[in-house]
Amino acid sequence: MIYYYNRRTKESTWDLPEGIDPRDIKGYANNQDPQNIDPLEGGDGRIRASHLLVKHEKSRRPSSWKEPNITRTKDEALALIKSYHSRIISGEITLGELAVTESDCSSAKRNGDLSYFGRGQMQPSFEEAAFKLKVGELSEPVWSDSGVHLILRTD
Ligand SMILES: N=C(N)NCCC[C@H](NC(=O)[C@@H]1CCC/C1=C/[C@H](COP(=O)(O)O)NC=O)C(N)=O
Repeated sequence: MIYYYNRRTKESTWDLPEGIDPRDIKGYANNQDPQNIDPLEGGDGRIRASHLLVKHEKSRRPSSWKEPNITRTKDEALALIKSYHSRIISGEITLGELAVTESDCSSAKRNGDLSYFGRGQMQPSFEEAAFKLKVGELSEPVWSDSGVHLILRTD
């Protein structure tokens, strides 16, 4: 028997809750107990996030709309991203506002918005960090092959 527990509402049930597709529930096919449905992923397993990316000389593509040939070192990229992190958590500026001028990703044009994505779409380190965030939460600096990111989960 499969037992469902909704971490947000603290409800438990033996029946598949309304609107949840069994395929989205990890372990469903293997009949493992207990099944935790993470309602925060809206049931369809996708989340929405924005990010600010600072690339460096060893990025998988050391070029961006901002800078055709990116030569900063990883340490310099980290120092930059940490300064951005401080400014955002102090309330001086939002990630979206800062991404417009500072992000080395083309999503800068959309305030860093990556729209909705599911597992398997982003690089593993980015996906792992993003799916751990609660809605509205800002990540610490996250490394991927692209560079170093700040991630804000928005849905
Ligand atoms: N589904 C959406 N919205 N787009 C496809 C994303 C593809 C995905 N991209 C990433 O994982 C990097 C890290 C997180 C965001 C992201 C953006 C990269 C960063 O820049 P780049 O290293 O490519 O030059 N630019 C676009 O892809 C991937 N599997 O490579």
